[in-house]
Amino acid sequence: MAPQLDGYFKQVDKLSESFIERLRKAVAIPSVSADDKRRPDVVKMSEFLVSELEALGAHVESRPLGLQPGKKDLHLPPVVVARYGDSPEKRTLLLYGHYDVQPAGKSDGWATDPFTLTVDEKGRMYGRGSTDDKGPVLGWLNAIQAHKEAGVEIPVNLLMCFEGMEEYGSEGLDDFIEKEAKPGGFFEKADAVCISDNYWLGTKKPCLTYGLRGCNYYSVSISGPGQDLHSGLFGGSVQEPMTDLVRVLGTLVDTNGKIKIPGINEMVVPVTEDEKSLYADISYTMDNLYESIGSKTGVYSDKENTLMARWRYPSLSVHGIEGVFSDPGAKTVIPAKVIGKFSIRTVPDMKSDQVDQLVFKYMKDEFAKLGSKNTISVELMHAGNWWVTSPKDWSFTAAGRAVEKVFGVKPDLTREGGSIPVTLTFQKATGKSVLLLPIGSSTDAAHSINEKLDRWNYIEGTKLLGAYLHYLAEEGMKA
Ligand SMILES: NCC(=O)N[C@@H](Cc1c[nH]cn1)C(=O)O
Ligand SMILES: [Zn+2]
Ligand SMILES: [Zn+2]
Repeated sequence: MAPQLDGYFKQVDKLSESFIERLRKAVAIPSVSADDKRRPDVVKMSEFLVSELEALGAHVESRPLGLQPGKKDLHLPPVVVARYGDSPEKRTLLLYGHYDVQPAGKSDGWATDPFTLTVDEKGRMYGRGSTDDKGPVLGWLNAIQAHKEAGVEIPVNLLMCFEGMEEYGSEGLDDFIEKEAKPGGFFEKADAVCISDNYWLGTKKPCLTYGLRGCNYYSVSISGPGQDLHSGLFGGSVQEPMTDLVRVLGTLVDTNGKIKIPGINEMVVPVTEDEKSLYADISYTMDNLYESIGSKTGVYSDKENTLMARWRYPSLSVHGIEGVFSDPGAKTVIPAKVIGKFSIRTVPDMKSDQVDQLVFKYMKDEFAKLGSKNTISVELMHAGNWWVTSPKDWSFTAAGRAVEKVFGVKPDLTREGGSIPVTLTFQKATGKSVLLLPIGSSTDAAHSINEKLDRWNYIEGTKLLGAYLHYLAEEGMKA
């Protein structure tokens, strides 16, 4: 295998500038799934993927998902499915990724335009979606192209599933996957599933990931006056929705991240001695955390508690408030209606529906304690399940060998605090191994301002994804 891989690696290096151009074109399409007005751009991004895949010789289909639930006349973006190779002699790998991105604006504090890929002298490639998840998705396309141009055969068949609503809870995708995994469906022949959509623990050592937290995302709306009011004319004489909202939001979680909603922490499986021992071997230091977050404001001072807080305990984050004054300057307004947004990252053995019921009851009880005449309504906006698997099967073995080949180290085995809602769906629907194989680093700032992917990660990551296909074929013969 080594000579073949060497040819492939050389071709990746040769094509590296064109791979960066491909990422530049993708980042320039502001495919923000959470913003209804950007939906045409999300669709445009799907079309970009279709044309890139067709140019590589893949069979590609753009599958509609229908209308978005709860929205009037707004269509969900299509799922791009593709097939590359269909040999009955080969194993088949199903790849999943997403082509939508989180919202971003220069006014949020970006140093550069978020939708213009900007590469600095250290090879840091800034742009929304560069690491989450356009870079990794294009990494798979790059791997196909480099194989083709190096004249190296890909030893597995590839199926692809690229969606455009992941950052909004993968609306509509569960049913699609379940249908396509059945006999006669597009994913029927999948022998394993691989997702590249998370991050290494640090900046140099790759990891293989075997667990994710889930995410239940809520909105809490408080309304009172019929319209926004002058605070000089009416302040003191009306009960203010914003005051009520910050008070209820303030009861959800304490400064050290302890969730105050009764019943939530009780659902979490206790840590076993076996599990505790896993953390010792993981290459991670508190400096890795400080580098990623850009400060020393962590809750814990040791790596074990820090990693457990990120991976195996739930967390509650307050994200924002809709309907409020948020510009610079001073505006003396009393907002008439405000909508707070918060989410809970869920872990084994939390049951999503039970979490919802506890949240709804708690918010209503806390609001009742205020004695306010305003009205409250709490809703679940979207939910995705947690997922944990065993990191010991043939696909993990293949990926571990690929990491050793490309990077010369054994990968860390990690869990991840973020969520990829369809991971569990793929596992249940196909009944096959699901592996998370990230290429981005802990400093990439996904979802944040100045998101980036390092050129080194993108190019070496493309080598890793391609090498994994070869070891997968080898391990598949033994499995
Ligand atoms: N790279 C994965 C990722 O960023 N996932 C999002 C998905 C999401 C959005 N709302 C709920 N889940 C995440 O925030 O973890
Ligand atoms: Zn992602
Ligand atoms: Zn994301």
